[in-house]
Amino acid sequence: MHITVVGTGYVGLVTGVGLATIGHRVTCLDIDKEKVTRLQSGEVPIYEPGLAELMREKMAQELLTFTTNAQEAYARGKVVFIAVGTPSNPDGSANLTYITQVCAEIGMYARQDMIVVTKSTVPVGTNDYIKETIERHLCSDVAISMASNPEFLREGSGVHDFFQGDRIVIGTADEPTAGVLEELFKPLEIPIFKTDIRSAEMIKYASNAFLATKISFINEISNICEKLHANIEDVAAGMGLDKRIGSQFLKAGIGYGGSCFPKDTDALVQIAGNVKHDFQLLKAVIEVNNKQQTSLVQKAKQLMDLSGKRIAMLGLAFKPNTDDMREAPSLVIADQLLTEGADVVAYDPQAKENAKLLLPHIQYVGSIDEAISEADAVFLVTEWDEIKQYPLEQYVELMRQPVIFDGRNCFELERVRQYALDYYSIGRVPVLRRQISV
Ligand SMILES: NC(=O)C1=CN([C@@H]2O[C@H](COP(=O)(O)OP(=O)(O)OC[C@H]3O[C@@H](n4cnc5c(N)ncnc54)[C@H](O)[C@@H]3O)[C@@H](O)[C@H]2O)C=CC1
Ligand SMILES: O=C(O)[C@H]1O[C@H](OP(=O)(O)OP(=O)(O)OC[C@H]2O[C@@H](n3ccc(=O)[nH]c3=O)[C@H](O)[C@@H]2O)[C@H](O)[C@@H](O)[C@@H]1O
Repeated sequence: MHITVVGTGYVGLVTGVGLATIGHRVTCLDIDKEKVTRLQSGEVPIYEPGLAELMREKMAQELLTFTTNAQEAYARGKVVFIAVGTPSNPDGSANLTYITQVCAEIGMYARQDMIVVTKSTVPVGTNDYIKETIERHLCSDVAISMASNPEFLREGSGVHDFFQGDRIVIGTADEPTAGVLEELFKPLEIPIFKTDIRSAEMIKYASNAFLATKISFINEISNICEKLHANIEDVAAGMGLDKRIGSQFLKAGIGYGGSCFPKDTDALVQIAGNVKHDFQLLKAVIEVNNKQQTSLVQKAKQLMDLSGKRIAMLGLAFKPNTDDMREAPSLVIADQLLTEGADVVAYDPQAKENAKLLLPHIQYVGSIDEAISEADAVFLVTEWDEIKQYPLEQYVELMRQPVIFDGRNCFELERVRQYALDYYSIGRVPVLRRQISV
């Protein structure tokens, strides 16, 4: 089947490469000329494990092409997947500017009956708006059929999630359209859930909001554990053994970040508000998360004067295995540290270049060794494997004061106790140098 994917960001690119891998002919369209030039030369502009190899293979087999030419791309695709960004407006609602532009272009260039599939996360009811907008711009006598197909991939494991997803949701009012999409996804052998368009749109927001709720819930429990000297890792493990609760998304830390949870929870509060529903629970989830992002520096401030101190930040991306800095907790932490007058030195294996644009006032170095040398304290912000595997004795060796504030519970307390470190983590008792056991 010939497919056009609009937008070559995290979602569009993984989708395009994935669909080519299961045998479809895919044209990926983007308005960003520089991005498309890089893609055409086989370079992946984002860090997403496993994506580059697969992309080059599919390009070589002529199953995957990249273009900025909308006319050509829309003329080719019988099925068009929209995967452009839907960022937040200042009031938290979803900004549909890119979606609207795409609708106008589809209307202008569609030359055959077309199935338009919305993969971007859009407020409930938006697919009606998309159809109307496309039809208003149509220049040919063609029929547009709509489907919602929300995306559930996680950054950093996008390729895995494309091929091993838990479900594919297809929302459409039109049975033949559902049939075409079922056939299109069939080689993936992933369970398909069919529903109406509005329910599909809501499934996406409700899923992200529920996962965000789990995280804020466990973070609140971790704050109480700290006060009562319980261990959040054991509490989460013990809870997670109950199949009704499940063990995933119970990792306490410095709050969720990324391009989606913060944006989609804000948008769902707005969506509810538009129908006069006050989504109190979700508002609390957001508030807890905002507070949690500041909790590590608050803890440090109670223990030391940060002014003039050399503070190392290890990890900047909003989670490991991505270079994405959107809404990363590191942005809040770095700002707080700078406000306290600290001298901040940061290391991240992949996110440095993106971070520089958002955090121009901190120093960047190329290794953990360099970051922690002569530091008065270290903040562990993103649990990259490299950071988790870094030898603890090096902190003792290289730092001026071996004090660690671990926002991601990277180490077992038993292990930390073997070193002359002051170690403060989330929802667990601190380990202090005077308690050294060896
Ligand atoms: N990033 C993620 O992990 C996930 C994102 N989503 C949703 O998917 C959508 C896309 O997200 P990302 O891939 O992260 O966005 P992104 O910002 O990384 O990429 C969007 C791309 O669309 C392009 N674009 C904008 N207007 C265009 C137009 N008129 N024609 C062609 N291309 C155009 C941009 O140049 C950009 O390359 C959003 O709605 C997001 O909420 C859903 C699940 C996962
Ligand atoms: O809509 C989206 O964009 C995507 O949002 C999330 O994916 P992603 O943001 O890539 O990453 P997650 O692994 O979900 O992590 C999000 C944030 O929550 C934090 N987190 C996650 C899990 C956990 O137990 N604790 C926790 O603090 C992470 O550190 C990170 O900051 C969802 O997991 C995807 O299903 C969804 O498609």
